[in-house]
Amino acid sequence: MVPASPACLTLTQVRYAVGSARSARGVTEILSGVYITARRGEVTVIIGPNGAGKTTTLACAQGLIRPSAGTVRLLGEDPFRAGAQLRARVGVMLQDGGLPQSVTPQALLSHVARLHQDPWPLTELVRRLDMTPFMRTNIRRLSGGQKQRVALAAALIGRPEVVFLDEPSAGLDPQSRQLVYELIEHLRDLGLGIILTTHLLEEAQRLADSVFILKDGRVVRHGSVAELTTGADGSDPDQNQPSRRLLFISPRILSREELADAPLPLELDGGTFNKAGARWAVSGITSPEALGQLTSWWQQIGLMPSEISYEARTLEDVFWEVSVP
Ligand SMILES: Nc1ncnc2c1ncn2[C@@H]1O[C@H](COP(=O)(O)OP(=O)(O)OP(=O)(O)O)[C@@H](O)[C@H]1O
Repeated sequence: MVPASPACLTLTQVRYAVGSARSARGVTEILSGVYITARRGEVTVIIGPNGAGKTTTLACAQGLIRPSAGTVRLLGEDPFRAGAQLRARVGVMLQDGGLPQSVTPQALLSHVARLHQDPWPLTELVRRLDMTPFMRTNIRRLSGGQKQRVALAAALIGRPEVVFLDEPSAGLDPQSRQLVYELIEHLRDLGLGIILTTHLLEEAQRLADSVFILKDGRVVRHGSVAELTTGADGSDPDQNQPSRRLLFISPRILSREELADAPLPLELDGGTFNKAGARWAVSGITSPEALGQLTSWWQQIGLMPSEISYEARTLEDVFWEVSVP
């Protein structure tokens, strides 16, 4: 087994409450014992529905707010108490950028680079994020997607060891999104710890080494994408989800007469797939009995599928299972 790379961020039993017992509204607990481990050389993705507590979790992780209980360790230190030395090792890209408006990306990024001892060469970041066309335009005039790339470059230029990316591809067109994904993969290969929040589950599925799903201020699932989608994270594998379809390949065309004489007893999404070598998809296989009905049907019409499989579950399927009350 490959040994796990060292943790760069751990949250243990983190609670965060607002309000006061004496006020009319009382105390509201926003985080109720959140745990997260993020490692160097890995992309750790935090997902969850609106209001799940992602932003609050990141604020605790970055030391912007102090948890009511629990422990946070960022590069081995308590980020709430740590000083400028720790901040220099951490990059943060905020959702709305927080960029100054009346300077150019060239001026801003050169300035930020000068604040760091060993900055990333600006030309390389500009090339990787395809920013040349707008480096000398005032930030105020840039499109949302262009500002987003400037904010990402600003978070990275100091060569951080850990970087927090809050919805890094929000508002980007597919081409720019691809550039951002490639850059994130490059950062991972360089050994950075990347902590990313996103509402795009395809993005999470593509980039994540490890996923934490938050709901109502708690971690409801965590694991690699493979662990979560196969149930190997210890959750109910839910192999019989009605949404999972059984796929099979019929080596021959089934005639209209055959199908009329022996109709499939289940809902079969097959009409347009009735070609030799075509993939048929059957939904509704939720029990061994239903599977038996399908194999009996194959037997009845003398069909031996050349391939049988289940449609792979995605992170989106897992997300819906845990998000829907
Ligand atoms: N200071 C605060 N006072 C009261 N409620 C708060 C405070 N901060 C956050 N909340 C509430 O806590 C919950 C979690 O908020 P948070 O912003 O962490 O969620 P999120 O998962 O980032 O949501 P989104 O996906 O919408 O950005 C929300 O219901 C929010 O309204």
